[in-house]
Amino acid sequence: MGAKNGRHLDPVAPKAEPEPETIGSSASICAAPDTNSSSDFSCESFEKPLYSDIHFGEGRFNMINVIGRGGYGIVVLAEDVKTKKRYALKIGKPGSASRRELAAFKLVNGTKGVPVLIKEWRELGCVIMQMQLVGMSLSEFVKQKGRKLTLDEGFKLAPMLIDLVEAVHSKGIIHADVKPTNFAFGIGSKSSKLYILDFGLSVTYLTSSGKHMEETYREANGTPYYMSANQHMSLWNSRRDDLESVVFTLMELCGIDRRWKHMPYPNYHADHMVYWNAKLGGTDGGTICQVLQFNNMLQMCRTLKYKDKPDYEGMKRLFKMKFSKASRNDIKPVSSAAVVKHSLNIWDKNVIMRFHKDRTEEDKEMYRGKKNKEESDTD
Ligand SMILES: Nc1ncnc2c1ncn2[C@@H]1O[C@H](COP(=O)(O)OP(=O)(O)OP(=O)(O)O)[C@@H](O)[C@H]1O
Repeated sequence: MGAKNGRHLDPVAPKAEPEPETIGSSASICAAPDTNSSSDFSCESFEKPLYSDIHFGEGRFNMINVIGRGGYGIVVLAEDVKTKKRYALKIGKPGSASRRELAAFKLVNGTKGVPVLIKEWRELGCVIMQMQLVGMSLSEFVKQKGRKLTLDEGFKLAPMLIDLVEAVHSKGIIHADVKPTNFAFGIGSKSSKLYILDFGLSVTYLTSSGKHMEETYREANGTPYYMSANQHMSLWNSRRDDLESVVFTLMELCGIDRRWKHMPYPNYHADHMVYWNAKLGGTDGGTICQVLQFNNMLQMCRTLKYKDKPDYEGMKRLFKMKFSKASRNDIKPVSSAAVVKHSLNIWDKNVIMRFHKDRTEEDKEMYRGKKNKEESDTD
C-alpha cells in the first residue's frame, strides 16, 4: 500500500543526491568553487559538467560563496547589493523535491528556531529560497572542537534539540531527517541560539481537518545512522521517530558507539532489516546505550504509538538528572516489543509485496532468512 494522496505534504522520494550518508543516488549537482568574493555567480549547471553563467536573484545579490550542498541543491552565501545584508539562498534544482521542501518550509516559517524564510521565487526552473543566514552546524562544531562532546555538554544540548523538534511538530510537520548537520548555531547576536534546518524530507502528520493521519508506509528514507527503527521498516514517520533520531544524534555528538556505526550503507530492504535489528538491540534485545538518560529517552520514544504525542517535557527532565546519579545498574535494555510486534505485522501484510517485486532473488533470499530468524526469535 502506498501513501495516500492528499493526506500529507508529499510522498517524499528519497533524496536524489545526498551527503554521503544520506539515502539516495549519487550527486549530480555541482557548485561554484569557493571564492571570497565574486559579483558574478557561476554555478555548474545541474546537468552539464561545464560552468554556465546563471545569475540568480536578478542582479539583486552578490553571490559570495557556496556554503552547503546537498540532495536538493546548493546553499549560497549572498549579499543584498543595496542593503549589504547577507542571506543564505537555497537554490533547489528543478523538480518536485524542491517544491515539496518549500511547501514544508512555508508551514514552519516563523517558528522559533527555524531560519526565517524571507522570500521565495522560481528562476530557470529552480526554486530559490532566501533565508536568514545561520552559522556552524553541530557536526562542524564538534569537528572544530577536535573532540566529541562530554556527557554534560550533551545533556545541555538535549533539551534544546527536543525544543526545536517540538516546535516543528507544533506546526504539524515531521522533520524526518534529524541529524547533526541539520542543526546549526545562529550568527552575530544569535550565535548562542540553535536552529533546525533542511525540510527536504519533511511531511505533515495532520489531515486537512487537523486530525492525525492514519498509519501508512513510505519507502525507507532519511539518513541511515539516524533513522528510527520504524523508519527502517518503512513505517511513515511520526513524532516519535524524530525524537528517536534526536537520541541517535546525541549519541553521535557525544561519541557513543552504536551497533550500526560501521554497517555498510543500506541499499536494499534486507540491509534495512539489519539496521532495524541493530537498533532494537540485536537479536538478544540488548541495551542500545549505556548512558541511562539516552537509553531512557529511547525507551520513551519506543513506547509511543504512531499517533501519540510525545512527552517532550518528560524527555527534557531526563537530562536534568546529574550524570553521577545515574548508575549503570539502572540501565535496562530498551524495550523493543512494541516495535517488533507492530513491524512484523506490517511486513506480513503489505510491505513484502511492495518492496520485493523489484529486488533480486539473492536479496529476497537474504530477507527470507532474516525474517524466519526474526519470527523464531519472537516465538
Ligand atoms: N540558512 C542557512 N544558513 C547557512 N547555512 C545553511 C542554511 N541552510 C542550509 N545551510 C547549509 O547548507 C547545507 C545544506 O543545506 P540543506 O541541509 O538544507 O540542504 P540539503 O540539500 O537538503 O542537504 P542534505 O542532502 O545534506 O540533507 C547545510 O548543512 C548547512 O551547512
